[in-house]
This record gives sequence, C-alpha cells and structure tokens, in this order.
Amino acid sequence: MKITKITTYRAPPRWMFLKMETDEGVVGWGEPVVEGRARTVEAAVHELSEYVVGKDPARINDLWQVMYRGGFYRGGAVFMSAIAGIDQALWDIKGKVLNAPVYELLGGRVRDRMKTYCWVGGDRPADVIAQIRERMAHGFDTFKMNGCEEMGIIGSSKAVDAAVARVAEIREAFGNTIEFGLDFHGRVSAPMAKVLVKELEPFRPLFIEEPVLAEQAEYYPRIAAHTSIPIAAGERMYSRFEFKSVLERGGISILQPDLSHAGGITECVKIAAMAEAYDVALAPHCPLGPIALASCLHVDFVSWNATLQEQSIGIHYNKGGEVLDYVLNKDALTLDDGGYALPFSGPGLGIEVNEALLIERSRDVADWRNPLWRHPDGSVAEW
Ligand SMILES: O=C(O)[C@H](O)[C@@H](O)[C@@H](O)[C@H](O)CO
Ligand SMILES: [Mg+2]
Repeated sequence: MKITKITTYRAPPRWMFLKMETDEGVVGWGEPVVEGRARTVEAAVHELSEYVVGKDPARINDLWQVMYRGGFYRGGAVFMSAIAGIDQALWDIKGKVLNAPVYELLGGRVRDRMKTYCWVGGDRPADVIAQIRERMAHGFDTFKMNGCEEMGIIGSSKAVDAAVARVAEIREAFGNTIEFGLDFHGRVSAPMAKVLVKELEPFRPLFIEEPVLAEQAEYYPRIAAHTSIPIAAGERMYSRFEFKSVLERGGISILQPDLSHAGGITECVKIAAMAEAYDVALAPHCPLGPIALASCLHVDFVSWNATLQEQSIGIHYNKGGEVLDYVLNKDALTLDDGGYALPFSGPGLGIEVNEALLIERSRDVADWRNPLWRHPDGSVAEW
C-alpha cells in the first residue's frame, strides 16, 4: 500500500482536518491544528507530506522518526501538531487495514469506559452555577472552568477574592456532588500562583491547571510545595523531550498532553508511559474536534494512569461548529451517563467523517484568533 495524497480542510469553529488517501482506497483522518495558527500548521503538513506521500502507511514508527528527525530544526507547537495529525491518520489507516480499533493495536483496553469532563463558563468565567446545573442534567459531574481573568504579576486582592468567591459559590451550591478543575490558563505569574493556591486550598478543587506558563515549569515543584491541590499541565508541551524535565523536577500530578499538538498517538502513548513511571496521572487535553478526541480516547483506553478526558462539547470556543457535526456515526462519541466514553467498535480511530459537510464548511471559514488581552495600563495580558 502507498500513501497517494494528503488534503487539509480548515473548518469552523477553529479546527483543521487531514485526509490521507492510499492507492488501495483506504482513507485515514487526522486533526492537525494549533488553535489560531491553522494556516501555519497547514503549511507544515504539506511540507512534511513530501516525506510521507509515496510511502507505506504501515510503517508509522519510521514515518514518525523521519518527520521528527528528518528536519534539523524540530519540536514546537507547529511541527509537532503537523506530525500529530499525520500520525493520527496513519493509525486510522492501520486500524482499517487490520479491521481493528487503534486501542486493540496498542495492546488492548485496560478499562471498560473513560471518564470525561466538560467546560463551563467562558474566557471570563461566568454563569458557572447555571451551566453546571445544565450539564449535570446531562449526567456530567466533573467540570473545568477558567480560574481567573487577567492577573497582573502582582495581582490585586480583589482579583484573588473574585477567584475564591466563585469557587466558594460552587462548593456552596453543590458540595462535593461534583468535582471541578480550575484552569489558570497561564494567566497567573509565579508570585500570584502561590497566593491563589493557598486561598483556594480549603475548597479542594480537583486540580489547578497551568498555574504558571509552560515556560515557567520550573515553578511547578515550588507551587506544589505550597498546596495539596494537584497541579496539572501539558497542553503547551510538545514531545517526550519536554515532558522529561517536567517529570524529573516533580510537582506535577496530572499530565495533559494534547493528542493534536504533542506528536499524535505514537508520541502520546510514550508520554503516558513516562508519566506512569513517575506515578503521574494522564488527562489528555482536548478542546478540539472529533478526530482529536477519538485519538485521545484510544490512548486513554490503553493507559493505566489515564484519569480524566477533556472533551469540547459545549465549550465556549465552539461557535459555528460542534464536535459531532462532522461525525456520521455520532453514537461512537456519545457520552453515557456520568460523562463516560465507551470503547469504539469501528476500525481505526472509529470515526466516520462527514466529508461533504467538511468540504462545504471549509469553503468559507474565518481564521480564528484567540483574544488579545491588555492590562489596565495597556500592557499585554496573558489570555
Ligand atoms: O484547557 C483547555 O482546554 C485549554 O486551556 C484551552 O482553553 C486552550 O488550549 C485553547 O484551546 C487555546 O486556544
Ligand atoms: Mg488549559
């Protein structure tokens, strides 16, 4: 079998799909994207396709090494997202050729179902109580929200009080009938992270995510020393080689590699195993579409330390497109009571893509950009 063509479709809300065709008619799908830089990743995918088109899709490990080591400069969000999407499509093809779900090709399931969580609130966390109630009605009991708005390097006690009040209100309304993570989204600097984790400690959030930016990862052990709240991070780290030092330094309790940013299934299975060796939980990051989510779930089903799966149904970014829009076999991604995902029965990634809708929506798609925030003094604020 030979790979004959790679096509990319940028589509709302802010996603990109990759279609990989072969000379025997088997097609694989991937979801390479960096949110807000889709066209850059698209260019990278087509550059990398020079190494992939004409090759045997069965040789995933060699193609991965060629895409990663074949360039003198390597790693980073763009290249590793491009590799991720190509890798996902290669696994999809392999599963379809061997008529088996990807998790079977990775040694079979360690669990019968996978717990997922959903987002509530928006960029500026609001209405979280009402949204939690609404999602609880659909069976969810685990949530994530932004932990704060803009926060200066030395933030105000008013901003800290707002973050704490929101969490206190959640615990007041729901007690421990629900769990929730707080995503600081890299908005907080090290000095304020210590203040916030101390003030939030009494409310026991399930985890605090990106308490500081990934480029400040050396602070994770110091922040962890100030709190018993598990620290989560990983969406802005892109390979084993980045996660290696984070795991060695300690402080991280939950690793959140993104299957569409960190090199795909081939790389994230290895990252999951590294985390297990350090007794660190796996909770893949996934604010994206159905192929990304399916790729996460196949890794979850074979990783003993997989604990929670993010999924983007109802997330505040999904304007103009939802996870199931592009899926023909929607029951494959139906989350059962309690927000659990069940194992795929179909071959490959298990998703049948609605290519006609994809083509239609890719004709006129806006270039999504994340907001550019500024502090009151006019300086750029982390979004
Ligand atoms: O945890 C999450 O889902 C992420 O922090 C998410 O909000 C970002 O990755 C966003 O997709 C960037 O455009
Ligand atoms: Mg996050």
